[in-house]
Amino acid sequence: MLRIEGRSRLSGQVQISGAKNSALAIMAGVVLCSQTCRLRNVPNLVDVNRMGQILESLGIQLQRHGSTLELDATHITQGQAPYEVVSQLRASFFIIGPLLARLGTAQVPLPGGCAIGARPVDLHVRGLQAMGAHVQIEHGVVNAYAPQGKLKGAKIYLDYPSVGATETLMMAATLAEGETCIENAAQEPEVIDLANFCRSMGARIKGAGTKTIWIEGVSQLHSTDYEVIPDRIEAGTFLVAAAITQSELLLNNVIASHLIPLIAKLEETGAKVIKEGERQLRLLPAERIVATDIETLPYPGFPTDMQAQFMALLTLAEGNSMVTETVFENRLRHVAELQRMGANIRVKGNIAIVKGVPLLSGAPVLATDLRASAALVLAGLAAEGTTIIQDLQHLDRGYEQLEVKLQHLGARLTRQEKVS
Ligand SMILES: CC(=O)N[C@H]1[C@@H](OP(=O)(O)OP(=O)(O)OC[C@H]2O[C@@H](n3ccc(=O)[nH]c3=O)[C@H](O)[C@@H]2O)O[C@H](CO)[C@@H](O)[C@@H]1O
Ligand SMILES: C=C(OP(=O)(O)O)C(=O)O
Repeated sequence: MLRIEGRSRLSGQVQISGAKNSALAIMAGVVLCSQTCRLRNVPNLVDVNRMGQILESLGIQLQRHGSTLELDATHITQGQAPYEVVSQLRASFFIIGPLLARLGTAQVPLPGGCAIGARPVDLHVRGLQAMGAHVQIEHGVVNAYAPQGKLKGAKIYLDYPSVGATETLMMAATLAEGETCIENAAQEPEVIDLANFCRSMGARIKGAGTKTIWIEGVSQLHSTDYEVIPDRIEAGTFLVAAAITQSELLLNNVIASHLIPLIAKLEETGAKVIKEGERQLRLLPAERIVATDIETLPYPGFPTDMQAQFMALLTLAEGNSMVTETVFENRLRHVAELQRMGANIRVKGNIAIVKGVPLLSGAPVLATDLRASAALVLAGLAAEGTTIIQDLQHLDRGYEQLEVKLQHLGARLTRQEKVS
């Protein structure tokens, strides 16, 4: 559990790690390469380690030196991913695309990840079927094979710009026969990062970062040395940590253009976000936090992965804010925990109305998912008294040394073994 003594100001600077969601997709992409890959700026996270275990189970050799991963995918010995690990993270499913493209066969259990909605994989499956794959879901496992061992380029329209489906299909198409066009593709920076990684191995991809992505299949991809982009959600979490504790903070290793919706909304609450050096952002806090509305949307809209943290900030704003979650159908579970801390929030469907209060009070709370955990940490930093957060396994999936980074900034928080 995490014990937080609230109401301390933060100060100084913090280094943002590599992006979890980029690193995980790119690790899946390593399956496409029949040589070795070096990945830099890979965060040391439970999810990344789990993805590493999946790759190792397929025969890929993996070594970590600090934030660099060396992966040798010359020999893939099997196309079957282990249930025990796949069931724990969403991104593990994305290997179905590269496995099918490389081996012509894949058996991947239905994935896990944060419990924030039903999270089906129908868009991934339909796209692979459009590329000629035969797919059957039996006993919780997606079995897919490509006749004659090769996927075929296709025109694919996604009903929703799913990040994972765009990534799965883009990877699959890099080694398919002919051209693939993905319409209504996700435009997230992590999709662009994955495309850049694939291009660095010789893939032919155009349009990543727009709604239409073209991929011309090649017969083989080669070795690469690639640096993962900084984590925009970790950066956003630290910006909100500064805003909620009314502290000035400098963030290093951030790409400001990936944070446009968040910065705009932070400025509506009265904070100032200033671009300093290359890849640096400084937050100057508001004297009083002003209420504002947010609605989560696919990129470049406000990120669903920042909704919980931003809601924590709005609990202390002057006035009423409306938070609308449109991406996932069950991503407001942090509301009940914030209420324990004195927040005044009413929920109707996918909308939360937050009536700002002058002060939160520390309380024992339960972290229900990754970003909900981060929101509770932020609320605990601002609250009066002690907050105790249970169930840290979610936090460790997605934040590299969050409490150590916060301690360096002056926060008073410690991790403790659970006392039974
Ligand atoms: C590992 C990773 O990168 N995770 C991110 C990724 O998740 P993930 O790739 O799972 O998110 P998607 O963009 O696919 O999901 C968005 C919506 O589409 C629905 N959907 C998705 C696929 C599908 O086949 N059918 C379907 O209906 C989902 O249930 C959800 O309601 O993007 C999300 C949206 O930005 C982020 O919150 C996650 O942090
Ligand atoms: C929802 C998230 O992760 P995952 O898709 O891995 O569950 C997240 O990073 O906020």
